[in-house]
Amino acid sequence: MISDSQLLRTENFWQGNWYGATQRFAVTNPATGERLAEVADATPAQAQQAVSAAAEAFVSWSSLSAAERSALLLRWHQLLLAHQDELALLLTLEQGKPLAEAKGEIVYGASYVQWFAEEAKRVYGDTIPATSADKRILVLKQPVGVVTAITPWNFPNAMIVRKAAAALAAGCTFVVKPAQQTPLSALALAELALQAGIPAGVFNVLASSDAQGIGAVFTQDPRVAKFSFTGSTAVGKTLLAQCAQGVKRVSMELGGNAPFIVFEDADLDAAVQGLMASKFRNAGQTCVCTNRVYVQASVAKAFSQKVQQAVTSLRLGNGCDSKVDLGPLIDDAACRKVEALVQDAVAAGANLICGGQRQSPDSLFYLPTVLSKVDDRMAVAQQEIFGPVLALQSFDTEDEVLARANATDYGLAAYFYSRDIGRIFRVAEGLQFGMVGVNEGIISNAAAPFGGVKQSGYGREGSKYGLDDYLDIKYLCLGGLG
Ligand SMILES: NC(=O)c1ccc[n+]([C@@H]2O[C@H](COP(=O)([O-])OP(=O)(O)OC[C@H]3O[C@@H](n4cnc5c(N)ncnc54)[C@H](O)[C@@H]3O)[C@@H](O)[C@H]2O)c1
Ligand SMILES: O=C[C@H](O)CS(=O)(=O)O
Repeated sequence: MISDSQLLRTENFWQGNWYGATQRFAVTNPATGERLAEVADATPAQAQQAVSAAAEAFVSWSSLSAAERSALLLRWHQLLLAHQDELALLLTLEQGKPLAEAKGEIVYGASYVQWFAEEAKRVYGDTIPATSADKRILVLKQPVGVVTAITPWNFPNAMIVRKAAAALAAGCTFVVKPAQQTPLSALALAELALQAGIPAGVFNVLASSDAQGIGAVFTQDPRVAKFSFTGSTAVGKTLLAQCAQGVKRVSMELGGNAPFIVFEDADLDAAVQGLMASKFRNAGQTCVCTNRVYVQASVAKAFSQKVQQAVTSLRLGNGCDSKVDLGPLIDDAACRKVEALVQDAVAAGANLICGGQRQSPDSLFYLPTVLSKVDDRMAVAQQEIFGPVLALQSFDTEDEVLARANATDYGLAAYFYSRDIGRIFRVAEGLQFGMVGVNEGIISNAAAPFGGVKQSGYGREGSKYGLDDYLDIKYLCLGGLG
């Protein structure tokens, strides 16, 4: 039972303390509709208090040595792994993904904490040959200061720690508003940060139904140095504009429209396996899910038959059932969006091979769906589906499919399968995306720079580049040394 969980927290956390609110909002299980908890509904005034706590804590936190910050992050990492099962259960109950995926998310999120605990000790500066003998040029890297963040519901643990770990490692302090649908995972992270000994005011969490009000504080409070957002491109644009007023540092991890290209020289079985992983993870609710499938005409029929066989074997149900592959969508609005995209595609001439409706009229379970004879003019090929719908198209030539794959405002992830080394380099270099999977459908990991181009945002999370988003470069010119 969730009420037995030691990590079930329903009050907000800042300055090392838990705070209630005059209002509360309900958190429900998308698989059952069951009310899981009533969470304190943070206000903009409380967001300002949390920013004050972060600003106060920044002085001491940034003064710690990198080794001291690293040790505290590693303790947090250990606690995340020690509580993996409990964290995963909270995550599945509030978000819906199968428990196995939720456990994977906890390990994935914790890997960023471990990664940046190590990177904290590698924030290097420079000495640069001066233009005259009486001068010395030094370059320092210093933490930007207070970081605020807003994160989505689809990875309620990993999207927070992927930011917080880098921010804290750099010496910044951090205040996050999780998605209203999934606050419990975020508040559990705060509990474990507290247990890890991370000082008061360094890591702060405010759950709220007033996203706009909290967002106004996070993007416009003059004490905030940087704002980091993960979510839809539409909301990202709004928040980016709000940050412009104070010329804040910004990272944007936004929407995607990933092409998945299967060339005739591909290993078709490997391509099917990669497509299933990329398309149906989290019931298709990830920013890097395959959104468009392009199969070279000469292998289109064989590939489509293999895909249909794989999709019809998927099991849809409550994520707490270990036999389930796909959980529910997050809410009714998400279901209605997917229904509209499928109906629009069929009306425009696509073939519905399987699925195409909810498991039952009022449920949030949407059947795994395959559409064929899709074309690029359809909304299902132009919009982020964010559901378990696989849209098949065919193509003839490499140049044609590269042009079609790039014909989108998004630029997050892309995938293709080929065993021709010349083609691999031509296509990998020609795809206008931040991340490209070559003969691989799952590409996210802490060692790699995660992020997009075009309207999928900017900044990178993870990798040796991930700290740059939280550091300022300072140039020292030492004169009079002649
Ligand atoms: N690029 C990435 O790393 C990445 C990762 C996960 C999800 N996403 C994207 O996120 C989207 C799905 O998540 P979502 O539905 O939660 O996205 P969303 O943009 O609707 O919401 C994201 C967050 O923004 C908040 N928010 C919404 N409107 C706001 C406003 N006006 N002011 C302040 N905050 C506001 C929400 O409460 C939530 O916490 C998809 O587009 C997906 O591609 C991107
Ligand atoms: O939804 C977006 C996440 O970033 C997906 S991943 O787990 O990082 O690949």
